[in-house]
Amino acid sequence: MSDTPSHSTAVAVLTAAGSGTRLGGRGPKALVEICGESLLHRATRGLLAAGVIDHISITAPATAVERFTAEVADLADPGRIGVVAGSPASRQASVARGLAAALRARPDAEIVLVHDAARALTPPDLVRRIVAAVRSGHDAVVPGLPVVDTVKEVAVEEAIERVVGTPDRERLRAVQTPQGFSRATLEAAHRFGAGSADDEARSARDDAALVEAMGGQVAVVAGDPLALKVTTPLDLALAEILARGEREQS
Ligand SMILES: Nc1ccn([C@@H]2O[C@H](COP(=O)(O)OP(=O)(O)OP(=O)(O)O)[C@@H](O)[C@H]2O)c(=O)n1
Ligand SMILES: C[C@](O)(CO)[C@H](O)COP(=O)(O)O
Repeated sequence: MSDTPSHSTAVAVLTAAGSGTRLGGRGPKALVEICGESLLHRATRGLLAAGVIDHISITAPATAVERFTAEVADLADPGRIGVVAGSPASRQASVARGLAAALRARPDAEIVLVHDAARALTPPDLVRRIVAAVRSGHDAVVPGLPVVDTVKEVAVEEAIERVVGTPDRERLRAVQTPQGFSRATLEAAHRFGAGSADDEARSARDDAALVEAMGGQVAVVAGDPLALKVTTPLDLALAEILARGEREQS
């Protein structure tokens, strides 16, 4: 636990450099639209709407930095949002680049959120909950939801998957973003894990895993089903329905 003052500057790294292979992979996934708005625009708008983020650093595919900059230009002054080239190697490597850019833009930052553009429908209230939890003294905070399926651990033996265990579902959480950190903790975690960032297979699945690996504590707060990650065509169809429902209500 650390003491992060209530007026402390908070920045966000918004990861958007992925290619969307599982979605079908025609161009950057962050530019795919739900209800006529790109995932990137929607996710950036959600972070800003929370009213607690001072600067957003977006990771884009290296060939799309200008395109991504134009995509979010209507949302805030140029100084409030920066776009940098992420890494094709792994999400972890992209976050490291986004983090460096965010801290160059706001050297006074004391809180850093890491968020997936693919979780475009994330309610602003969840963003506020994460920042509040870091402000209250937690060095690393993730949103989590109970797991509804029974999860099996498997091992591959002679090309056949065999079950080797059934973890107690009550003790499992499906973890989302935004994940929030004290600046010192996230910087230390990325330094600790830097050796595996360029190897997708060995890289960390999320930023909290880097904190865990260096022996840090990670707190879980209630997640939100609307923070679902658009990964497959089914997720995209669901996100479209949810966004349409929201538009009809407003
Ligand atoms: N090298 C990478 C890989 C992923 N991401 C970002 O990390 C988030 C989570 O990744 P995921 O949803 O898996 O996106 P993709 O990597 O695009 O999907 P896929 O694995 O299907 O290609 C996304 O917002 C994605 O843009 C990133 O910035 N850099
Ligand atoms: C960070 C994350 O969204 C937490 O659930 C997830 O680990 C990203 O995984 P992906 O395979 O890179 O989409």
